[in-house]
Amino acid sequence: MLDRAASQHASRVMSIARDHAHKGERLPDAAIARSWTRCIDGYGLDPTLNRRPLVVERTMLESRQEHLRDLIDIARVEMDSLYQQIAGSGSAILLSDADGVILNCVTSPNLARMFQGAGLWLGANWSEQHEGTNGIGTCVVERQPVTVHRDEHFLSSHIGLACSAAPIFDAHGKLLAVLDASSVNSRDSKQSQFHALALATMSAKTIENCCFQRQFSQSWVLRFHTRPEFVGLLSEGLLAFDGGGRILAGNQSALNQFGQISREELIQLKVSDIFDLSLDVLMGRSSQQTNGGVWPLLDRRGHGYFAMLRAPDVYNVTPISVARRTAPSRSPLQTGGRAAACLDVTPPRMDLSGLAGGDAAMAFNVRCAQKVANRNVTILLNGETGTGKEAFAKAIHEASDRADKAFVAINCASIPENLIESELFGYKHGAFTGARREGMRGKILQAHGGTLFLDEIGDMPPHLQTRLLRVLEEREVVPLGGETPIPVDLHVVSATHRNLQELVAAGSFREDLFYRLNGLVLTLPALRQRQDLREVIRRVLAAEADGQTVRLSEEAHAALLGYAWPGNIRQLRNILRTASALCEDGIVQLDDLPAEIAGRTQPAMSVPPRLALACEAAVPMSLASGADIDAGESSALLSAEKTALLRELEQHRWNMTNTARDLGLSRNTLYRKLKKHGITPPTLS
Ligand SMILES: Nc1ncnc2c1ncn2[C@@H]1O[C@H](COP(=O)(O)OP(=O)(O)OP(=O)(O)O)[C@@H](O)[C@H]1O
Repeated sequence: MLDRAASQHASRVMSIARDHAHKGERLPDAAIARSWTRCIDGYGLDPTLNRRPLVVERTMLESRQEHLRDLIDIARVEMDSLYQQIAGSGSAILLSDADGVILNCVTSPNLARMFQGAGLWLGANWSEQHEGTNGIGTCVVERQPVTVHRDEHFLSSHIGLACSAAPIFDAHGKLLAVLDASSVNSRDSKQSQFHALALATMSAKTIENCCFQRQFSQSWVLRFHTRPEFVGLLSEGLLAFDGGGRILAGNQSALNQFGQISREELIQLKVSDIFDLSLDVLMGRSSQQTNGGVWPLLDRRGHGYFAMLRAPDVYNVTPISVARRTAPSRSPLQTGGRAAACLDVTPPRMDLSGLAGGDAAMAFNVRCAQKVANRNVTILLNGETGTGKEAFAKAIHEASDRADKAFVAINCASIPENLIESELFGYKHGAFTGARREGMRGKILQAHGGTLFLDEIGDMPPHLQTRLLRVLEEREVVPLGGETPIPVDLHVVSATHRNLQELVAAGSFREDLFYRLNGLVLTLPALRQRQDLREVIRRVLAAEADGQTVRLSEEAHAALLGYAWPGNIRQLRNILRTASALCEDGIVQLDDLPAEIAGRTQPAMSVPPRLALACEAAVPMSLASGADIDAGESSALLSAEKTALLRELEQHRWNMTNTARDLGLSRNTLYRKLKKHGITPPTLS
């Protein structure tokens, strides 16, 4: 039976919509009035309808998400930031497609059930035709930002909601998506929703501008405004054009600033038809801005603008220091920290969302990790060497409530078997010959309250697996030589590049420990599998260029994109660091890259330039790539590798970190190689 409030709402809606008045009351908001009329006359809806929104099938949802994958990736950061800004009001931030189907949602885990109950969840269709007047659906039809507050909803079943939604358009003015901030059972007034609406509108604009820049990353993009301080901000005009000066697209602000010109007319023009300067002169300006912000230019009507020009991506990698200089200064109020997200030259962010980059598999990993970061769930990270497992573990720690406590990492492959026990569990004074007088707190106790990262867990010796399992089960540790257990509170994240299940099957890894460690298993993609390789290259170069302006030649960029990256991000970092140091005039050419990447033919034992410079020795390729030598490889190759390893180790006085860094290997890989060649560090023999 319809409750009283619902039936009163229904009769009020009908009388206002039909007679445009109800007890002298009129709807102040014209968009809501239009929507109510559409609901009755257009869709034949009945305000007393009480039903949950239609939810599209999972495969349909996935295909809709796939269709807008780039936009969803770009929007993710903005949605997180919008959520942080209005989190206190118990809201969810939703992203729908142009049909009103929700494709992504950010809210607190505590509120998820409530939003799901209200139908504000993935796959739900909030089009006006189905759900009557509502934030998402009405925004889709009105193509402008709207707030639909409580009893402005058409259906009685939605009058607990307060929604503020803003449209996101593509570069050609087509509606792509709607960004919406919604709350359920909100007691706030409509006025207080204006704040949410303003923030949602700014976020939608930021996403729109970022999508524009991403879509035209291979073209020239002019960013301009009549006021210099607005270039680089949300209201800037964007104009994309090709190498011949033909205009490909302009955003709404560009159209507004040019006055009486339609989109269709705009894309018939060349950039020199609008601005009073030749294409050569304009393109020449793209390098000037790195030395001094925006520059003035006139259009053919004599109107003045200020502009920045972004060259096609392939040629243009600017370090963050330069990006900061070129972006006009702005107050925190103006940007709300959002313009930075729009610049595509930021060096890699090593927090969880930053690590996701624009890759779907990483984004999935990040979402899962965020959900369990504060639950007592052990996490096992799989992935090839150098894929960023330790960086990911650290980011999980920093995203958790344990962030202000220790993050302690121990590498089970790099510590000799006889030392792992004391390193991990610690020892009491006099526990064994050579023990320190004062004893030692092991890594487990050092991590108390924080996170213990067990790297290369597959290399943990069997008898220590049993002790570790006991610590994890009983949450207490007994140091060597001690008797009293000490309670310990840990979040355990472990990592391996090996297949633990195979090790279990082979009997070298305890099955019960395996199940204890794999509460959540995440596989970090190899660099060659990442969808955002282009972006990772750009950002890592920006970080490794050490404050210089460094660009990639077209050939060098293509070679980096085509390479298989066996050593993953670590290898990429090392190679770009070397290349940016070697390159002339700030442009990395093919010759600045190692032979195996540049595709230069080389003799079987030739040397990457960096290693050749370092030791003048014939270091096999596998050393630099981080790959292990196959069993079938020649003994000449093996012995060359051993000689090169020994020489490097001697040069670095057996400092493993420095040796690994200079060889471009991870410490794990270096230790594996030592093991394979039977090389034992002198101090440990
Ligand atoms: N998303 C990223 N962007 C830029 N650099 C990254 C990223 N992820 C990791 N790195 C860097 O790549 C290098 C390798 O990362 P990390 O040591 O975390 O890899 P790993 O998978 O733990 O390697 P291993 O298995 O060899 O221990 C580090 O220098 C790290 O800072």
